[in-house]
Amino acid sequence: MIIELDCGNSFIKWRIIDAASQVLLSGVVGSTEELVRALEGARVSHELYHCRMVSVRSDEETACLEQCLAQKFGLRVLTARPASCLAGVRNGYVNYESLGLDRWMAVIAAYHLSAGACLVLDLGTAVTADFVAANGDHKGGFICPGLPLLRSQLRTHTRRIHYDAVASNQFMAEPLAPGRSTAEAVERGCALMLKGFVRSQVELAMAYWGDDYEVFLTGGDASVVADVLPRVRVVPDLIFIGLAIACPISS
Ligand SMILES: Nc1ncnc2c1ncn2[C@@H]1O[C@H](COP(=O)(O)OP(=O)(O)OP(=O)(O)O)[C@@H](O)[C@H]1O
Ligand SMILES: CC(C)(CO)[C@@H](O)C(=O)NCCC(=O)O
Ligand SMILES: [K+]
Repeated sequence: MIIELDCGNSFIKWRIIDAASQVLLSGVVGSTEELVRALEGARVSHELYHCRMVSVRSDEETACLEQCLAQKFGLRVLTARPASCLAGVRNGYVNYESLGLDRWMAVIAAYHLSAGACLVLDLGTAVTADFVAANGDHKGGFICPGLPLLRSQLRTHTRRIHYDAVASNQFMAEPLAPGRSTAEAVERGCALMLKGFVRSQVELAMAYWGDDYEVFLTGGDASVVADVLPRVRVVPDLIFIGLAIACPISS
């Protein structure tokens, strides 16, 4: 069995797959301790041999997590590393090491799946857009705050914006109607910002490639913008698909 870890800024997404890449177990945790508990549970029914991980956390935090997995489970963790070129994609950053590894994994996966030009959108703590041309040239991308950051900035920097944490999709029945409470106004306002952001990415992709490209959408808040993206491919495990290409495990 292979353990796969996508260590984002707010959450760690984990899953266990078999040699045929079938997903046996998966989950989302908020801390290393929670991850250890989840894997201790999984170990009861699955033998944990291999582990691969992509992390956007600091080198220290990432090393700490690796050590913890080695100690508790005897795992040697393969970690995704920056590269200037991988699986036919050329990293477009001036300093290729600076490109977030989650973005790099998503771009590798999208190009693998499309074999053509693609726009890759990831809606997590931050929102990112990346552009890959049909020849594999990554042109770079854009980063902006994601829904959790937009909300918390408003809460933190205003005196009177406060409302109970509630399922935000409760406000999305009529997403375009002006909000009639603080919660509605903020939730719909932030969702509209992200919809506007992704629309502008589509405009740019069309300016580059006309209709000859694919849009890939991933991340915890993908559903917030999916309706403004015609012919989008929603791929929740896009980063894991890239991770398997970056860190192959021969069995
Ligand atoms: N099962 C879930 N657990 C946690 N968050 C979820 C879940 N499903 C959807 N979300 C939403 O996903 C968002 C977090 O996105 P995601 O998990 O993709 O990224 P992240 O780990 O926070 O950060 P990063 O972008 O660095 O990967 C939150 O706004 C949250 O509301
Ligand atoms: C932008 C995030 C936070 C998105 O998860 C991550 O990809 C990251 O930390 N990137 C490093 C900066 C960059 O990609 O330019
Ligand atoms: K992510």
